[in-house]
Amino acid sequence: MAIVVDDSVFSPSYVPKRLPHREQQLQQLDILLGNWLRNPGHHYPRATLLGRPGTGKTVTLRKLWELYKDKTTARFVYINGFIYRNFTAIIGEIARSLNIPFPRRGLSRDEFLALLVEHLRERDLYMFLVLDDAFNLAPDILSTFIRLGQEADKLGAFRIALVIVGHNDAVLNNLDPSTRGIMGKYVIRFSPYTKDQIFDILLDRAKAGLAEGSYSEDILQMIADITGAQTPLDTNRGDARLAIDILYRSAYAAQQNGRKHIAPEDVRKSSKEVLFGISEEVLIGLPLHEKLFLLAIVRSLKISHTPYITFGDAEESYKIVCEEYGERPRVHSQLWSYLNDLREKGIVETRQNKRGEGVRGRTTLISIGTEPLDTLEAVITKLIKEELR
Ligand SMILES: Nc1ncnc2c1ncn2[C@@H]1O[C@H](COP(=O)(O)OP(=O)(O)OP(=O)(O)O)[C@@H](O)[C@H]1O
Repeated sequence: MAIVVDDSVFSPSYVPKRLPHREQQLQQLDILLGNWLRNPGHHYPRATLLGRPGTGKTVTLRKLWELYKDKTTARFVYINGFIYRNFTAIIGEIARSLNIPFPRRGLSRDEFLALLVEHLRERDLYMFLVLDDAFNLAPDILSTFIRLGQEADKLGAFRIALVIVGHNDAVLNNLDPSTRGIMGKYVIRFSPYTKDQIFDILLDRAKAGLAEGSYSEDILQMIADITGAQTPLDTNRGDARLAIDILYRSAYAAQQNGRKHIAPEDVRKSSKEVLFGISEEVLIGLPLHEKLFLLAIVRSLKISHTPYITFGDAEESYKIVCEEYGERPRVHSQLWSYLNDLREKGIVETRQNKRGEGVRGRTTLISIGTEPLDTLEAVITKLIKEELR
């Protein structure tokens, strides 16, 4: 039986039914653009969406369009700045999207613009223009399209609504001050997704695209732990695209192996394909007993076949590992500081067990999500043996 029951749910163009944790941004966009979309022509709406990759900027825009596409006379024109970088390519793509005949070359910039203006006016067209990944565009090109929207006299109406999408403020700061002034204060920010937010996004995706029972919430949690930000200010993580990609790869890996369920090891292998795994250099630098504790965690995870083990499991396993290597175990509090260090170095992930199933109080759960356990065990064992030789 297939685990992936609907591939389209994992494609970049998929727009999910709801966008958890982006309700506010969607509403802000609606406030800025909704009136114009319902009844275009009376003013020039514009917005800038800022946030690091995978924070939902594009999908929120697509959602807004989905809400309005049957209620508006405007057309959606989406320009990806990675693909269309120079002026001629962009204006050519706009013309193609609007289905208007246009020469490919041979005109000056001003002539091209005049021709576009003429078509918009003559054909009574309105366009909702999105310049995605706009930091790829030279500031003068960006300025040209920002200013175009103001030309109500030439256009015969305010025929353009403009959204610029970038990763940070540089996309606006690089503009000359007067053009920046046109974009004004209409900035909508997309912060990196936290672990819990990524979990919610993954759960929706899994329900829509994977067979029931093929994944556990712990598996989704495990992926959320390695991709989600610790706090909304943690800009190294928080990319929903990466999380969804790891889920998709894990599902396929399990399916190709003829299994019905995604296993923790599928996640580790898949995440290693897209992240970098754990480098040996980082492991070499760990004190001997931190290495022994890590080996204990690895072994405990291997035996359990579950995404998480408890701190207690790791401690028990550590005692056995110490015995094996003839070392005297370090005390409980020292193990906590090892665990903190391993977490700060990104080698393990930890979370609190809030469910308290059969456990009194809060238990710390430990997982390893970015490196297959066999390779990790082999490297640590080798390092420990070298150190004790
Ligand atoms: N809140 C959300 N709910 C459901 N899916 C989401 C959400 N946010 C992002 N996604 C999904 O994550 C992926 C990346 O999102 P999106 O393309 O919108 O990111 P982006 O911010 O535009 O990134 P980039 O700057 O790289 O273009 C998409 O598959 C999108 O559907």
